[in-house]
Amino acid sequence: MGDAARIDAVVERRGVSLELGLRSGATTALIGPNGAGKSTCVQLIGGALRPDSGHVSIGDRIVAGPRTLVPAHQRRIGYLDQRPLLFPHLSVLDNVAYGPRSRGIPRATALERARAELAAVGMDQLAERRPRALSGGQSQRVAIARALAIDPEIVLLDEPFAALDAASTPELRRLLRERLAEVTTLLVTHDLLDVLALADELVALEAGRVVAQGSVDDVLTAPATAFVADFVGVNLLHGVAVDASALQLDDGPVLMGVGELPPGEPARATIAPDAVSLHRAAPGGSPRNALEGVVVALDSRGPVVGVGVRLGSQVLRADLTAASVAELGLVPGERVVMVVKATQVHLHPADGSGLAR
Ligand SMILES: Nc1ncnc2c1ncn2[C@@H]1O[C@H](COP(=O)(O)OP(=O)(O)OP(=O)(O)O)[C@@H](O)[C@H]1O
Repeated sequence: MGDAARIDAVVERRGVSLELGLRSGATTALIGPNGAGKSTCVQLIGGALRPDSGHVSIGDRIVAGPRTLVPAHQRRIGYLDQRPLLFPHLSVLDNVAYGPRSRGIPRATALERARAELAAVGMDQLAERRPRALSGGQSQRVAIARALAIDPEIVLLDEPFAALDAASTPELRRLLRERLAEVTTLLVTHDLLDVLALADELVALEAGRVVAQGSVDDVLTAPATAFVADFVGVNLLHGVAVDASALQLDDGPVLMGVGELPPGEPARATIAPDAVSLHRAAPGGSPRNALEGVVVALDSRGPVVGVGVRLGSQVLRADLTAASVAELGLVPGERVVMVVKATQVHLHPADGSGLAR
């Protein structure tokens, strides 16, 4: 199926210029560093912002352009953000029935629909409660019911779990996955687990531009930028292919890996930080990559220490135990030999699938 919504728009004062589509019936996750333009996308689709040039369309209707702005209440958009704003003076049931009611649906039908949506999120027993008598997780369930009760064309999820305690998140993720299965959804998140659990498509933004878009698998297995690689938690190194399975790193050594690279073309390697070991001297005789580098940073994350090693102009992260860092006496400025098996180095052509168009 085609796109249920598209943004081809420039918002000059925000330095944002976006071209992206939301595939019909799919969930598209939007990731990017702070200020990349994620909220701007949500606002363009939601009806809170007009582009300076280009347009935003939902279905075959243009809803925003330099001289057009279909207001939010005339778009069928379900919205879920960190803290659901429920009407405090209305019962849970009336909160959910409010959307269909304000779209002209008769009261009895709207209430019936609201009851069905509440049952689907396990909240039918609490339908008569006031919002202040709900936990954060229960309020989010009501917000899901409310978003879906209007038969939305698009659902916008803006970091829906960010304000919840970790214990309620997996159950809500499961519920959202079930309830959003056929619904066109845009999900803004900073969490890889949200992407893996909920999204079909992934769009990465940086500095107001789309830097990668495609299926979740394509974008995550061939990260186009350091931000995307860091989001996945793997190292991303750039270079030029020497042959099908060897990459000359920019200003650095040659890395052997697994892949089908076109020789002479720009390419990149991804390496999981825990696939890398560090040594004082090259271990002899094994068919491994043994590359000299310099320790530039140490960063402890619980029992694991992330060691940044500079190879030429790029920095690679190796995850070591605190004990091995101590044993090796690693400090910034130290020369080390970084070892990684070729089978743990994944090589991707720079113009491969999942990259920026
Ligand atoms: N109301 C506003 N007026 C002017 N500029 C804004 C406004 N909101 C955001 N911007 C700017 O627009 C750019 C995109 O911001 P946006 O809020 O869309 O990013 P984001 O990816 O959602 O960031 P975050 O993860 O921090 O929420 C940034 O440069 C930001 O400073």
